[in-house]
Amino acid sequence: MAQGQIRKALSGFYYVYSQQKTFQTRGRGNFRKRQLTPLVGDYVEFESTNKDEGYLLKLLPRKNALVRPQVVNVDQAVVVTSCVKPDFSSNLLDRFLIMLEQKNIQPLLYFTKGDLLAAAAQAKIAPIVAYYQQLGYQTFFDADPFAAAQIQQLTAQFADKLTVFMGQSGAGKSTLLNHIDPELQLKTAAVSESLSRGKHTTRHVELLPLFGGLVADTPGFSSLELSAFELTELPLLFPEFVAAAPDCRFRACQHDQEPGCAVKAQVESGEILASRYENYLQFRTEKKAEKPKYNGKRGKK
Ligand SMILES: Nc1nc2c(ncn2[C@@H]2O[C@H](COP(=O)(O)OP(=O)(O)OP(=O)(O)O)[C@@H](O)[C@H]2O)c(=O)[nH]1
Ligand SMILES: [Zn+2]
Repeated sequence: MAQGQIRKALSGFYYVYSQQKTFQTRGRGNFRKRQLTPLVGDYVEFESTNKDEGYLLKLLPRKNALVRPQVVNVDQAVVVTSCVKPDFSSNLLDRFLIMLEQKNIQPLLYFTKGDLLAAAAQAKIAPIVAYYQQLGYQTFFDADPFAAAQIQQLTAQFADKLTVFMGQSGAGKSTLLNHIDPELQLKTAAVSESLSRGKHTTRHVELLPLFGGLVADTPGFSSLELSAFELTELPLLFPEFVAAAPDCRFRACQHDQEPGCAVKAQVESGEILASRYENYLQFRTEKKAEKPKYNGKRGKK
């Protein structure tokens, strides 16, 4: 029996990388019976007599799982955010960040289309970027978004980690990945507009060894529903709220209507970015409006 990691799944085969080799394996029937789907990124136990015929025996516990791209055991995510076209959205960015915080995935913030920004717009976004940087998120914000130096700074972060790319449609994920590895030749919007089939033809995620780490070759929008956690967990997904919370009057302060709230005080003083707090309140409202999960009993109408 050997251990390895699934780097690709295709047509019922799982390609397991183990000791510098790739083994083509299948799931034993017991995976299907137990409704366990092995996913790219899974650490597995398997047996094989040669590289083309092997069987998965067991999935080892997962650290986390993403839906799009469908990859598990992710260490970090490059959140590709455009400054314009589509316009910068702090709400969308914060949504990505709390989803990643919740899954224990380190976000790296990569801002695109800085080259299309007028000076006034650039001056507006720069302090926002600086704010996220000061929170502890590494940011990439260059007037030349794909300058070699910045790409190098990014790829220097890949060693020993599993990295995925995510962001809004049109943000520039494929463009960025193509700069990182020109061999990927991912179709970008400008190219796909001329193709009748569009760019969203099926691609299978594959983990590529790049810059000493693994990179998922298919970027995704990922699922940004807030249902994966409890309402009371939401304030814990904002690092600056966590830092301020010990000074709130109430230990379980939700930083909403409570008196003596240190988070609100810091929003008023400008220490906490107003948009972060507005987005927090909006996510809170959204979470409260979620239908309670089905618990086996029918609630009274
Ligand atoms: N000027 C400029 N154009 C960019 C930049 N980044 C991406 N683009 C262009 O924006 C368009 C969309 O880029 P893509 O890389 O296809 O975006 P994507 O995030 O992969 O989009 P989806 O596949 O729809 O999710 C393309 O025409 C790119 O050439 C940038 O930093 N500056
Ligand atoms: Zn508070």
